[in-house]
Amino acid sequence: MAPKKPLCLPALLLPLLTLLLPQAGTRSFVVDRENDRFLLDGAPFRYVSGSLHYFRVPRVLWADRLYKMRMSGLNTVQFYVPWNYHEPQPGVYNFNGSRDLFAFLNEASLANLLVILRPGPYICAEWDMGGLPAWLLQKSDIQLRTSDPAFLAAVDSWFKVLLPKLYPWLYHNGGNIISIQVENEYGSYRACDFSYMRHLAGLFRALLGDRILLFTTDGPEGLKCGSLQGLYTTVDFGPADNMTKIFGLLREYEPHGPLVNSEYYTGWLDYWGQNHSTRSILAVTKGLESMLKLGASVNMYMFHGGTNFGYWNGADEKGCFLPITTSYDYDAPISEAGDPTPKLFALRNVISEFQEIPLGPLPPPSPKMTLGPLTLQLDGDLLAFLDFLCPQGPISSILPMSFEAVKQDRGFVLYRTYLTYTVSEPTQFWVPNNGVHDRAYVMVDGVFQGVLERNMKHQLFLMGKVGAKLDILLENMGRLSFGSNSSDFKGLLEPPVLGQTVLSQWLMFPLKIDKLVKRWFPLQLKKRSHPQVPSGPTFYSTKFPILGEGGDTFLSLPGWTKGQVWINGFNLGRYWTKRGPQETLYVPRPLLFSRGALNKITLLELENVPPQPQVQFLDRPILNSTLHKTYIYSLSADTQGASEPMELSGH
Ligand SMILES: CCCC/N=C1\SC[C@@H]2[C@H](O)[C@H](O)[C@@H](O)CN12
Repeated sequence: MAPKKPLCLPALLLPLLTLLLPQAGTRSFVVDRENDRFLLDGAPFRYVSGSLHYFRVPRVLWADRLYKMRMSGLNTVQFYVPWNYHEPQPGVYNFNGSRDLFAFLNEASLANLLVILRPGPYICAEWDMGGLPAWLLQKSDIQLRTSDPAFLAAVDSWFKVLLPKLYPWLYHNGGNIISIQVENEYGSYRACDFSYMRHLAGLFRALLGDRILLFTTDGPEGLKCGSLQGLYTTVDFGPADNMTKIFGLLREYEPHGPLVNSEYYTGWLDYWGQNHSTRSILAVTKGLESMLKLGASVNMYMFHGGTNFGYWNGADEKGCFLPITTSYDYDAPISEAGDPTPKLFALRNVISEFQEIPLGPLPPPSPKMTLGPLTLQLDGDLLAFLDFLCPQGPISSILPMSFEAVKQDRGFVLYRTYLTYTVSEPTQFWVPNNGVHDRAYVMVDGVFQGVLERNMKHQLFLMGKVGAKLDILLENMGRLSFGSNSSDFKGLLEPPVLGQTVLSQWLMFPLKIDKLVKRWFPLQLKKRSHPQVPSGPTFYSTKFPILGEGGDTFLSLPGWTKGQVWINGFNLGRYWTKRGPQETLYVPRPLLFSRGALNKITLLELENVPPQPQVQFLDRPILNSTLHKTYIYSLSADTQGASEPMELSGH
């Protein structure tokens, strides 16, 4: 869908207006180095921009969010393009539905917003593997984000599909894209491979032409390796950073031209097991005002954060492995549910001191709905549905194979072996070299034994008779998205050890859970082999009507431990009530059927089910619950068996 032609006007007016309106040929967005500013169609221009990630918002809500950004006084929207969201397998491309990037560009145009595009190839963004496709790791020695020919070949192939599609959307071609970022904070990556950055710059120029403004973004410590001749240098920093010092550093790379903060942090990300992050309104507004007074162009990261639906969250690693939460609310000016916050109005007031903002009110918060409690029925153990979950049958190997080796990008793989001798006493069971990536739910003959967790929980004690089935459900909790100097392989990366025995002869079952849930889960129950309260990976579900119009709502799972939720077949994301700080999951109203039609909620509880298997829907989010320290294990103490809670450090 190419950009819209100018509005249809009465024939008599058109000749006159065409003299006034810049046509594609005269449209331009350039750096005016003499006056340290941008020029848009020859006139001085400063962008006040906000980040919104289309891949974190249901398509039906894109227009609503973009409209609110425009009404907040922004003139530009900035967003990434996650490579792994659009090329699920090598050479297979998806730009449909919620992946229709061009529909999003059009919505931005309709909202009268210019666009700053950041196609990577790496984007960070707390997104799975920083946007790089997991299938790159099928070449296990690939050197990501370098001039490794294997990596560059995949990058070239992807960009030769994507960039020509973007060409008509460039501002000077009649579209709304005013600038494009090359890579992302490359200076923070250990490789510092200038051949790689030069390759990218050459590819972007070859496919986008020489008029589009190409730029880089780095933190102050990354400018040396992240900037490149021919790419406009910009920085990122938050309200607590020293703006004068950082812009001073930037001037060493861009002595002339507008000052640009490409990521001014309005809030911050959350990790499971770490306290909820916030940034104060006063600090954020003061910092914005200072930058606008300097004439800087600013992009606020995030202006609307949205949600890591499905398995799309990324992760960080600093001693502990830190998966990002399902909510990407980011304490942003527009909340995860799309509501204007006090921070938005405060920022809007600052912007109005410097430039025109659209007249009229911001839309009010969306209607919210409460519902429940709803009691869920037991559908059965995950193991009971193995034939449906892995219809092609298992892959057999002497040693366990990684997710990448069995071509399962995200979600779950079941690993199965059989005891070749009787273990009559509780015996240490562990995986060498921290080889559980990332969480393992261990069962013996279908009976849940407990959990092993990367960097956190390294051993269990098991017993079992000869021939007993040892099942390990392995959960990929999201691939490292920042600071990872190595490839984040997933699965059982080493053969487990029971006592002194290295366990071999493994069956791997890549599980297609989403396909099964979408097909409305076969509800026939398999008789449980163990009468006790269900524990271990178990499916629950129920159906429920919404009598009125309904509204946005927030799913609360009191007493549940950890798992995955689907509503009407849509993968709402991960819950981890027992770890926090997020206790509710945002449920957008458009996911729900109303006026009495039946909705269906399906849970996969991975650990322990509450005595009352109930959930409820609240009219407000809970993202800052007290962390359940007893549930968090320390790395050092655990290898000796005991485990004390520890404070987690993060970004
Ligand atoms: C001091 C940590 C710097 C790491 N950079 C971060 S953390 C939040 C944001 C997003 O990940 C964003 O995608 C990065 O470019 C910059 N950034």
